[in-house]
Amino acid sequence: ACSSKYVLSQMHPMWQGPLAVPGGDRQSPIDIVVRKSIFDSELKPLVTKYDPQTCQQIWNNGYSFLVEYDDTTDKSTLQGGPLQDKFRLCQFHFHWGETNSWGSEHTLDKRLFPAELHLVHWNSDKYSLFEEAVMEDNGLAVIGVFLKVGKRHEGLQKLVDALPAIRHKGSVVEFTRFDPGCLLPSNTEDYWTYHGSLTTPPLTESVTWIIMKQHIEVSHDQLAVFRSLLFTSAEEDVQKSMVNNFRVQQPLRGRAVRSSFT
Ligand SMILES: NS(=O)(=O)c1cc(F)cc(F)c1
Ligand SMILES: [Zn+2]
Repeated sequence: ACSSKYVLSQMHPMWQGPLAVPGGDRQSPIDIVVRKSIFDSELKPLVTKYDPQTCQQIWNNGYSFLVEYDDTTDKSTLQGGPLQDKFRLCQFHFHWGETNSWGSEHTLDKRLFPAELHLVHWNSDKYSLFEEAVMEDNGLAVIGVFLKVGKRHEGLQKLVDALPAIRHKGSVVEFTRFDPGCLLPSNTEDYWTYHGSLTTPPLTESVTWIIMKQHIEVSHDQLAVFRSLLFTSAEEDVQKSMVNNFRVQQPLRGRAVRSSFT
């Protein structure tokens, strides 16, 4: 699995404060000003090849819940799009709010969505481990998908049903045969892309972000189960609901946001 310890040790809901990032001029998330994005005809459609058999576990890391994949082979990969290399899927997770009015990390013309899915991949052409790739400027590729509240997402339900078993920080359960492709929108040709960072500590500037133009829909009840998770472990006496686990938008610092569509 992709260094979940790495993610666990770095994430904490209270860190949103003044954490100084040395020379942070490509931080994430950002507001995507749609009319300022630049169409690039060289941008290709995404090519995802996900093998559900590589799905291993789902766990609560105290900031979100992660579905982790076996990334010891190139069985679940992302290529194409803005990418020159092949990237291996290591995990996906979400960010969400306490209400449906906010929760996403990226915004479109300042518009907030109730939640955002992140599918995290690392460059397996250049590196042999996630931990190495996360330190390099073209090490990671993260697909971001906005969630809207509407009809129930049938594919998501298997994941929602597993959440009560991982209510507390640190809990893990086996989770197999889940195809993350079912969480992608039908249109994966239209996206924005820019160079940014992890949105949680260590905030390393190693991510090629690919933000899908088309959102997916989940039901109000499905999202409510996300909010039933806890930031806190079973031992702690004050239980805190896992909500608002998103970072605030960061300065663009002159970066270009390219679009694959006009
Ligand atoms: N939220 S994010 O996708 O930028 C992300 C991915 C990751 F693999 C580790 C992190 F700490 C944060
Ligand atoms: Zn994320």
